[in-house]
Amino acid sequence: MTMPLSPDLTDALATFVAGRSPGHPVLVASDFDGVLSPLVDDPSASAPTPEATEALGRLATLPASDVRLALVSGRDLETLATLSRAPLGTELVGSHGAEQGVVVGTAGRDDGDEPASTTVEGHPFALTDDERSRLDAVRSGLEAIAHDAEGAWVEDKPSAAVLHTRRAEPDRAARAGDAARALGAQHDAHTMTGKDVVEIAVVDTSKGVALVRLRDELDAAAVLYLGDDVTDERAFEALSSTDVTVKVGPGETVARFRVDTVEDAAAVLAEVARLLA
Ligand SMILES: O=P(O)(O)OC[C@H]1O[C@H](O[C@H]2O[C@H](CO)[C@@H](O)[C@H](O)[C@H]2O)[C@H](O)[C@@H](O)[C@@H]1O
Repeated sequence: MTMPLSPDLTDALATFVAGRSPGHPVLVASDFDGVLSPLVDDPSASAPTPEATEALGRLATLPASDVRLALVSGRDLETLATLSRAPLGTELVGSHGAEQGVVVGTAGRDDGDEPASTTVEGHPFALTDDERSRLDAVRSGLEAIAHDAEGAWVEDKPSAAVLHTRRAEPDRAARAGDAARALGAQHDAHTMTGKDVVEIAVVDTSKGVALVRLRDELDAAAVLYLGDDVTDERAFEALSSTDVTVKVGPGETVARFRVDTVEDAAAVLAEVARLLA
């Protein structure tokens, strides 16, 4: 069920939108899993809610001089583009900031028989030989850990490997998570703990670094960012008090505002689209 937005958040969104000026659009940015898309056991089955898709679509039709749209995710860029079905012109930040691109083409969206396809123009991304060999070692180590924890499995990304424990029994999941974090330290890698995941990356980045970079590239007047996970705290921390930060769901946060559900998150995006129309 969608709850009405709090008066404080509604006021903050109105102030946010009013802050745009010629050459300085507002930047509306969101996390994907747990914000636009409900969390599910199988990450390949994630999909944005119809309300989120509708709100993103409306934002994307507004003049780029007023608003720019971005998804900032731990997903790798290609998977983010495919699953999010982000509209044309959306800036995509993948792998927690290691990858970046923009949606330059969409096809097959209105034809039920055709798979949807999204074309992304991205900045080139490549690992060094040292990073590649450390990633191979991390991946093998995580595979061994997952093998000993029934229900756990490993997701591959261009710059990281991720141990998923959502389907493992809680004690086993906790032990596997501890072993994964120890593995990350052993390989001098960057370990991030998220919702039933431990991600070990060989590239040092964060959603905060990526979001500030994007804000500067776009000369944005202010940023709205919605996130649900521990890794989103880096984005909330990197923004300023004039930006609007929204935590989705429970858990400690430094965000200025909180909403409860993915439906409420879509309502925030819809309200921004309404204010800008
Ligand atoms: O930054 P995000 O867009 O929130 O991506 C974070 C991670 O999302 C995926 O894992 C999470 O969602 C899965 C599907 O709902 C769920 O099964 C898993 O437990 C969640 O942690 C994705 O698989 C990771 O690679 C992303 O880093």
